[in-house]
Amino acid sequence: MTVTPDTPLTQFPGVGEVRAKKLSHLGLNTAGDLLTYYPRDYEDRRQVYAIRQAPEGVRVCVRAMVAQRPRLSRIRKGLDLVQVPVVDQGGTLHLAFFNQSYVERALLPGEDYVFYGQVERQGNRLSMTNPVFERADRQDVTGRIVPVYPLTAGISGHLLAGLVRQALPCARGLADTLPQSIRQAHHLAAAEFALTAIHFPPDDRALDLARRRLAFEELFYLAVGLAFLKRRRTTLSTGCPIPALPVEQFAALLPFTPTDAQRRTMEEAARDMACGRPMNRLVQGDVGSGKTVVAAYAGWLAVQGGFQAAMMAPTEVLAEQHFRTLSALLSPAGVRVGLLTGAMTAAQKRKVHADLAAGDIDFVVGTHALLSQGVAFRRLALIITDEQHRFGVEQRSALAEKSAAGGMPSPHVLVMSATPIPRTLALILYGDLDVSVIDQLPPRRTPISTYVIREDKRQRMYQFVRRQVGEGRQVYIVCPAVEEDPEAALPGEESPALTLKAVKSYAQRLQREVFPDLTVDILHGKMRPREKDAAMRAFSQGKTQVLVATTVIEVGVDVPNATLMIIENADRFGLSQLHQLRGRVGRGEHPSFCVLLTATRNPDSMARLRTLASTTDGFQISREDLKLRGPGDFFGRRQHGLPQMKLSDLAADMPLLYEAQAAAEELLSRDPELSETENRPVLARVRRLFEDTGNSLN
Ligand SMILES: Nc1ncnc2c1ncn2[C@@H]1O[C@H](COP(=O)(O)OP(=O)(O)OP(=O)(O)O)[C@@H](O)[C@H]1O
Repeated sequence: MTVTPDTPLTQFPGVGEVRAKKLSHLGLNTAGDLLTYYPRDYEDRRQVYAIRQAPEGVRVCVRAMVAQRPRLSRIRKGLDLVQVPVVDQGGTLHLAFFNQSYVERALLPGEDYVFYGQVERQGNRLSMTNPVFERADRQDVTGRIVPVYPLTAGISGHLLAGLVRQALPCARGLADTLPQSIRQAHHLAAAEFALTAIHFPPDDRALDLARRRLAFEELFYLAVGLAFLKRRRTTLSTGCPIPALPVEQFAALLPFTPTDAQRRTMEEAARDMACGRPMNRLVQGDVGSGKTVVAAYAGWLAVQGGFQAAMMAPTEVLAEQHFRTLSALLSPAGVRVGLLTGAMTAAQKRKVHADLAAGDIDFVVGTHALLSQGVAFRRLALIITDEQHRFGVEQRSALAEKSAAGGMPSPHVLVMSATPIPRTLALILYGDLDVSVIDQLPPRRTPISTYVIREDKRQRMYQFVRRQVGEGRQVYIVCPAVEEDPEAALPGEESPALTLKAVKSYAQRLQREVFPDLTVDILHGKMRPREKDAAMRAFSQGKTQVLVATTVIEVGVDVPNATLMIIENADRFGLSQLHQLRGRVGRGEHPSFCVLLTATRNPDSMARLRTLASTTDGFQISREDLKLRGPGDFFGRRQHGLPQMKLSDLAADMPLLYEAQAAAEELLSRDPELSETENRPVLARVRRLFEDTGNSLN
């Protein structure tokens, strides 16, 4: 078979329809996909031991000869065992293979093999269970550094490595998309070498070279793409100066004293807005650090300066909450706060449109509805986006254009991010933004205690719910699904392990069978906006004691009296998402708790949940999350406008990132349109990279 990058995997020997489908779930459809399906780790199996020399209790390679014909026995139905002793000059090792009956024929007496597994000792007897093996004259899976790939059920690492090996020849003759000049200047290995060595590194040095080249490449294309976007964004660049008023004057409106971190961030924003250029600032703060106040201050400044401000929220629930908070805070100061969501009636919307156009609303909070056609502003000078990564850069600029349509210079932009992003990533993701970090929580918060529990503790958990409610507190229960699920079983009942708790049916049964005396309500994205608002309002006013919800409450929802967050099927959620959900409690003075329920036995999932239980530091959590999933998934693709990164650990590759950024800048200063022959492949690659991100570069 001649393999080209486009050869479909179905043409590979051993890949039938079923396997092809599973591979496709991993994003693997062609030989080319395999080349860039980088190992997530490596096992160093280079050292091959004699039996008596092999360290015990860790996985190692042992070379030995099969001493006799393997013996297959059936222990019970569904459980086979193959046993065979292997020997070398110094000793004997007893091998056992469970449910791998093929081994009986695969291991030939008198032949030498290398076995990779854990040597165990009982008295004088040495044994190894289920080792990986191959003939000693081969070196595919032993005696070398072996790649460890991210896998899925039905696709083994061994199979994947075999497929990659077959795909590798197509790396030969692949045109190198990195210009020669850049490769030379930055001492980067050639593409073919890098692609081969990243999968099957002959030694550590080759692996380092490969990784450096490929990570650089990713970061470089990313940097070039972002530079393109930035140029487009900054074509309109005079701002309108807004006089800075002292934070104290604003603080008088607040029911509390701002923290030092909030104050610093406010001052930074005020300085930006006063300076004549458009502000472009990211406010980062962990959950509950009090970002809303900063937004309120910036909005208040804009209005005091005679302008309008707009705040976009990712959900209606949140838009309404911000509307309530901002109205309460700013109306006494004469600021006219408005709300615009898709859920409002046509007549209501028309009224808001008219008020915005006439300048009768000073500060509008809304959802995507703010971007719709009928919306025009009189003097929009400030755009605040909450959770910017959910909007994408394009939408921010859509709003900016509305401001320009009113004859205004470029508006100031304040981006609030509740997802603590490692600095490196922030640097890329918000390439041209200045960053303020609110690195301090408001006083008198007690840390949230987090527990990972299984079904058997469910009844105790319900008792705990009762205790919290008894003390006057409120409880969230988050489920992954909305729909009625006839399978949904209550605790203790026979239930298929994977049954997802569905909001509606679960809430009904909780109300009926577990908490008949409490007020249980529901909140999910499929409810009508008015119902959602009513449910949220009832909860924030303390009328509901237990709120069963989907992740609509994930971001921003602020009810300080809620102290217990229960997350069903917690393994279904990403780490950062769990952190966000947990952040709905611990927002007041009372001790708060988060309970993660799971039925999973998957060690990776358990490790994630334990990470969460061990820290409440959002930055640390997002670093872990990033490591586990890559920034593409981290933000949900398409939403953040950033392509999937496969190799570079953005949290760790800081120096390389700077280098790649410098190279990108240098290249673009020489050839801004990337029109020179040598650079055209770069443009093509960058376009492809950004294709799926909602940030087309065409
Ligand atoms: N300086 C402060 N002192 C006391 N309470 C504060 C202070 N700043 C904010 N708060 C209160 O803390 C809670 C959290 O604030 P806010 O909703 O702004 O957090 P956030 O940063 O937006 O969090 P999230 O990212 O979770 O939405 C609110 O109830 C708010 O009133």
